[in-house]
Amino acid sequence: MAAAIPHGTDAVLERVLIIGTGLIGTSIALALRERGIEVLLADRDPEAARVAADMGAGVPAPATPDEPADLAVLAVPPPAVAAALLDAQKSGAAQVYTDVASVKGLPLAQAAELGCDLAVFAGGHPLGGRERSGPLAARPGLFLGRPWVLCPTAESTEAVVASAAALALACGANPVTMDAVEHDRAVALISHAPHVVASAMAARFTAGPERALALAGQGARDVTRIAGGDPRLWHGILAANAQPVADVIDAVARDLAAAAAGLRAAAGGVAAGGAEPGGVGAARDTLDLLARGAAGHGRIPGKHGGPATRHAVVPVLAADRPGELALIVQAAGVAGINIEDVLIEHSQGRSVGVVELAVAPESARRLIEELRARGWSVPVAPA
Ligand SMILES: NC(=O)c1ccc[n+]([C@@H]2O[C@H](COP(=O)([O-])OP(=O)(O)OC[C@H]3O[C@@H](n4cnc5c(N)ncnc54)[C@H](O)[C@@H]3O)[C@@H](O)[C@H]2O)c1
Ligand SMILES: O=C(O)C(=O)C[C@]1(C(=O)O)C=C[C@@H](O)C=C1
Repeated sequence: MAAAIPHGTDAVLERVLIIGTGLIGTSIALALRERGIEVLLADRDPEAARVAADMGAGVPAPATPDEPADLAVLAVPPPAVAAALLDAQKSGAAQVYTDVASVKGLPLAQAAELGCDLAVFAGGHPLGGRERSGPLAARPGLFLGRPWVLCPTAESTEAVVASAAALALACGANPVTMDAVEHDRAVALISHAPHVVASAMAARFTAGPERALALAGQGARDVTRIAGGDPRLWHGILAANAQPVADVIDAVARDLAAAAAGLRAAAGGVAAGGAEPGGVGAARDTLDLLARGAAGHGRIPGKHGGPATRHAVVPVLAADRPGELALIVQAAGVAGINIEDVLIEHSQGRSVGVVELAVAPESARRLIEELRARGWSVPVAPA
């Protein structure tokens, strides 16, 4: 069972060592620096550590630590975690150790096998990230409001867990504890299998005609965004969580095969000039998958991890000129309406785009009226 950790911990973080200054390590470092915490940076690639330091994420760690940091964060790929932990512990780098790997069970088993001191280790996994790698992609706000799973070992002391929780809180995330098995099954469902599905779809684009790809809109982009991630990093993640991911992919594959069969039958019916393309069964199977998809999507919690919310989306035709977006947002502000999300759809070769404002459903009508009163075209009928 996952357990929320109450806000605030007694742990004090004054000096944190980041080992692995890529996307996640540097994002954590930047968040810690914003809180005035001293950050030391280490990476097996000196250039990555230098770039992170140049970005203001901290200072390069000395080759041999003068005194142990309060906490060392292993922000390296999953297959590298155990060896990096052993090395850091051998050099007395820190009092407490945590990691951020996307899979928890295998790195922990490997660390135990290597003889790491697991009493001073509590694994972690921030559920925030991007499809880009390296320090230049880092953002201090990457983990704001996101869950950060802590997987203490059987030996981790309370003080060690409190330090790992303090790190999550310092990054603006919400720490929750889970055991490694539950965590790995959960992320197989909500992160690892979705990555494979996105890659399978995006792989279709390699053979697609350029004229077709030129038409790609937000749907294609949304479904395949994460497929842009580093294949080597993701291969390591998937290999370390192989069985749970394979189970989810199998279930997805069954749904896809049934959908293809249903659509093929429907196509056959149309070709034969049938009044009811493909028969009732095929149509019902496809509709059932779409309905289950909509229901599953509706179960994803809304922002700040609260219950799933459905926002109303208000589209505004916006001219492509400086300050336009600011004026639209200002109009919402004047009407006292909180904007939950903004999406900008550029229309190729035209000087207008569509700005989609996601707002609470009860605010939509007022926002539409406010925007129309100020001269914008809002192409929806107020609900
Ligand atoms: N990318 C994401 O969205 C995301 C989100 C949450 C957690 N994670 C996890 O965070 C970890 C880092 O991922 P990332 O996206 O920052 O990758 P990244 O490629 O941006 O950075 C990894 C860094 O680790 C360094 N490194 C590798 N082996 C090392 C070693 N033995 N010692 C020191 N440095 C070493 C690399 O040189 C690189 O700079 C992974 O375990 C990943 O599973 C990733
Ligand atoms: O948003 C993204 O780009 C991510 O891939 C982030 C994401 C995820 O699947 O949610 C990816 C891997 C991590 O282990 C945690 C977060």
